Amino acid sequence: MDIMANVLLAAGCSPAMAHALDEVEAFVGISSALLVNMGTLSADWVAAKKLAARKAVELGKPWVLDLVGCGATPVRTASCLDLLACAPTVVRGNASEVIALAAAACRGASGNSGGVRGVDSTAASSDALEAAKLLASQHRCIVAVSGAVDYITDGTEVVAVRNGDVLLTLITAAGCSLTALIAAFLAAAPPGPGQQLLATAHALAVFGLAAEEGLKLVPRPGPGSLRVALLDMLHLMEKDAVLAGARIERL
Ligand SMILES: Nc1ncnc2c1ncn2[C@@H]1O[C@H](COP(=O)(O)OP(=O)(O)OP(=O)(O)O)[C@@H](O)[C@H]1O
Ligand SMILES: Cc1ncsc1CCO
Ligand SMILES: [Mg+2]
Repeated sequence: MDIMANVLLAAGCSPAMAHALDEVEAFVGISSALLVNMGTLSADWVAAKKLAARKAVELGKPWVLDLVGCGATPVRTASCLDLLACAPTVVRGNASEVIALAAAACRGASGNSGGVRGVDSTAASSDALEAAKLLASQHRCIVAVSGAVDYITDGTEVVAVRNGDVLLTLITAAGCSLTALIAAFLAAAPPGPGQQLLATAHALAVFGLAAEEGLKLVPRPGPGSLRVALLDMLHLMEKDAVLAGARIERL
C-alpha cells in the first residue's frame, strides 16, 4: 500500500487506501476510478472488494483488477474469478497470473495452472497473450499482461509496450503500483472507442519509462535505489520526455 499510494501521489493523483466493509461504497462514490488488488484476502476484505467493484459498475466508474498471485492457491483463484464476474474495466496481471485465470475461467479449475511462483511469474508475457485475448473477449474487458514486453488487448486489438527494466521485478508491489497507475489513467481517459485501451498502454509506458529514466540517476543501481528513483521520475518527468521515450506499438 505504501508504494502504490506514493506512486499515485508522485503522478499527481489523490489516492485513498480503503478496505472497511462499511466504507468502501462511499469511497467509490467520491472517486474517479477504483483499483481492486487481490494481495490480501481476509474474508471481510474480499467481501469489501466485491462491494466496491459492484458500486463502481453501478456508478459507471472505471475499475481495475490486479490478479496478485492468481493460481497460487485455490482461494486466490476463486476470489479472482468472483471479481472477474463483477465486470472490471481492465484486468492486470503477470503472465502466470493471466494464464491461471484464463484456465480457471475456462475449466472452473482452481489449481496452480499458470506456473505461479507465489506472487511472481515463471512465464514470459508473450506466453500469456492468447490467454489474455480469450479473457478480454469472453469478459468484455481489457487485459494487460506485464513482463519484459507488456501486452494490452481488448480481445481484438493488441498493443505492445517495451518500456521498463528487469530490476522492477525485485521491488515488491511494483506491479501493484503499475495497476494503480492504470486506474489513474482510466480516470483521465477521454470517452470514446479504444480510449481505455490506449490509456492502459500509456500507463504501462509511463511507469516503465520512469524506471528507465530513474536508473539513469542511480550510480550503482539496485532495487532500493530504483524504488526511490522511480517515484522521483514519476514526479519529475515532463510530457516531452514521455513522448520521446514511450515505446508503444500496435501489433
Ligand atoms: N524482464 C523485464 N524487463 C523489463 N521490464 C519488466 C520485466 N519484467 C517486468 N517488467 C516491468 O516491471 C513492472 C512490474 O511487472 P511484473 O510483471 O513484475 O508485475 P508483478 O509480477 O505483478 O509484480 P508485483 O507482484 O511485485 O506487484 C512492469 O512495469 C513491467 O513492464
Ligand atoms: C508480496 C505480496 N504479497 C501479497 S501482495 C504482494 C505484493 C506483490 O504482488
Ligand atoms: Mg503482482
